[in-house]
Amino acid sequence: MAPAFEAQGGAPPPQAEPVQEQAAAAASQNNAHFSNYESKVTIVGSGNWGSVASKLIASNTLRLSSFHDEVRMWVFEEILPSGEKLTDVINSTNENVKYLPGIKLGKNVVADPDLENAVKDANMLVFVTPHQFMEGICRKLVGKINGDVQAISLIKGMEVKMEGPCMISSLISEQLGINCCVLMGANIANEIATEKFSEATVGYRENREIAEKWVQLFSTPYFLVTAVQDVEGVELCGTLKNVVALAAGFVDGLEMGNNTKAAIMRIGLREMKAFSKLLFSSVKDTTFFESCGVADLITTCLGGRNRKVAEAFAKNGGKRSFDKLEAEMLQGQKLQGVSTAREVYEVLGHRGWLELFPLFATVHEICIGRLPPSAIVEHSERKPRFELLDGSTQYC
Ligand SMILES: NC(=O)c1ccc[n+]([C@@H]2O[C@H](COP(=O)([O-])OP(=O)(O)OC[C@H]3O[C@@H](n4cnc5c(N)ncnc54)[C@H](O)[C@@H]3O)[C@@H](O)[C@H]2O)c1
Ligand SMILES: O=P(O)(O)OC[C@H](O)CO
Repeated sequence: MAPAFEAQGGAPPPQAEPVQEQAAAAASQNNAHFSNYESKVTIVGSGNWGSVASKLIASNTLRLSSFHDEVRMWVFEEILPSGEKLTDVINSTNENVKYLPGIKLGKNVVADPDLENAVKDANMLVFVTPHQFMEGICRKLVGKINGDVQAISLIKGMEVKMEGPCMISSLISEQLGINCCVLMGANIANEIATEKFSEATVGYRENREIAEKWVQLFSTPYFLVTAVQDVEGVELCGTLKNVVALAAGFVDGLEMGNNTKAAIMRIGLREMKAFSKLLFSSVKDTTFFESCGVADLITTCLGGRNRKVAEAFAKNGGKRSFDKLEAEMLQGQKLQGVSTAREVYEVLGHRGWLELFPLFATVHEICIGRLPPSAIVEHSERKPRFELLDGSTQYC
C-alpha cells in the first residue's frame, strides 16, 4: 500500500532541543546509506501492543527486501505459572502466551531477554513498553547505541522533570543521542492482532525519507499508516487521550449515558489541543484530525483499558485503588492514564494552569481520592479561560 504524506513546508519545530537537533542532523547525514542497505529491526518491549507491533513488522521484513528478515524482540523476562520462561515459550510456540495469547507473531520473531544483545546489531529500534519503564531502559542503553540508529516510539506517555515535561521520544533522543519518530493512532492492539482494519499516524521531525521507511515497516492492507511532520502533536495526542479515557470510564461507571460521555470527550479534546499548543506552539491543528487525534480519542473512550478500569473504579465508588483494579483486571498489562493524569497535573500546577484545564485536573483528583467520581461532570463543565500569548482572552 502506498504511504500517504501530508503536504507541508519544511521548517523544524521551534522547540526542538539541541540534542534532538544534533541527533536529527547526524541521522540526516547517515540517511544516504540508511536507505541503501538491509535494515535490521529490534523491538524493545513485548506487551500487548509490543507483540502486535512485532507481528505487523515481521510480516513486512519478510516481504520487503530493504529489511533483514529477522526481527528481534526484547522481552522483560518472567516465569509463567507453568515454571517456563516467557522468552522460551515465545521462541518455541511463536506466541506471546501471556500478553497476546492465540496469535502467531511470525516465525522470524526472536524473543531475547538480554536488552543489550537484543539491540546490538539493529539500526532501527522500535520502543513499545509502558512509559514508566523507559527511563530505566534508556539508562541501560546509554553508550550502547550508534548515533546513526533510527528509533520510533509507540509509547503513549511522558515524564515530568525539574525542567518541565519530557515526551518519551525526547527522552530517547536525549539519552541515546538518536533521532526518534513516533507512531500513535486508534490502535486497540487486540483488534489489530486479528487484522481488523485500522489507521495510524507517524510523527516525524524533519527527515521525510526516514518517516517513509517507518511507514513501509508498519503498513499492511489492514493497517494504514500516514506520516505528518509534527512529532510533539502526534505524541501529545496519544499521551493525553488516556486521561480523557479515564474521564469517559467514570461516566460509564456512573451510568450517565452517551450524551454525557460525548460532552466529556469534547471537553477532553479541547483540553488536549490547548495543552499541546501551550507546550509546543509548533503543534498543528490538522494533527488532531489524524488517526492519532480524534480517532484514538474515540476508540479509547469506547474500548480501551483505561476506560474499562476507570468504569470499575467509579462503580466501586472510588474505594478500590487503580493499582488493585489494574492487577485484578489486566493480567500484567499496564494502565498509562493514571500516571499521565498525575504528570499532567504536576505540569499544570507548576505553570499555574490548573484552572485552565478543569477536566485534566479533576481526573487526577478523582484518581487520588480527593474528589468522588461524580465530580467529573460537576467540575469539568466549568468554562476554562485561555489567556492567549498575545494577551487577549478567549473563552472556549
Ligand atoms: N495495548 C494497546 O492496545 C496499545 C495500543 C497502542 C499503544 N499502546 C501503548 O504502547 C505502550 C506499551 O503498551 P503494551 O500494551 O505493549 O504493554 P502492556 O500494557 O501489555 O504492559 C506489559 C508489558 O510491560 C512489561 N513490564 C512489566 N514490568 C516491567 C519492567 N519493570 N520493566 C520493563 N518492562 C516491564 C511486561 O513484561 C510486558 O511486556 C504503552 O505506552 C501503551 O499506551 C498500547
Ligand atoms: O487500552 P488503552 O486504554 O491503553 O488504549 C489502547 C490504545 O492506546 C488505543 O489506541
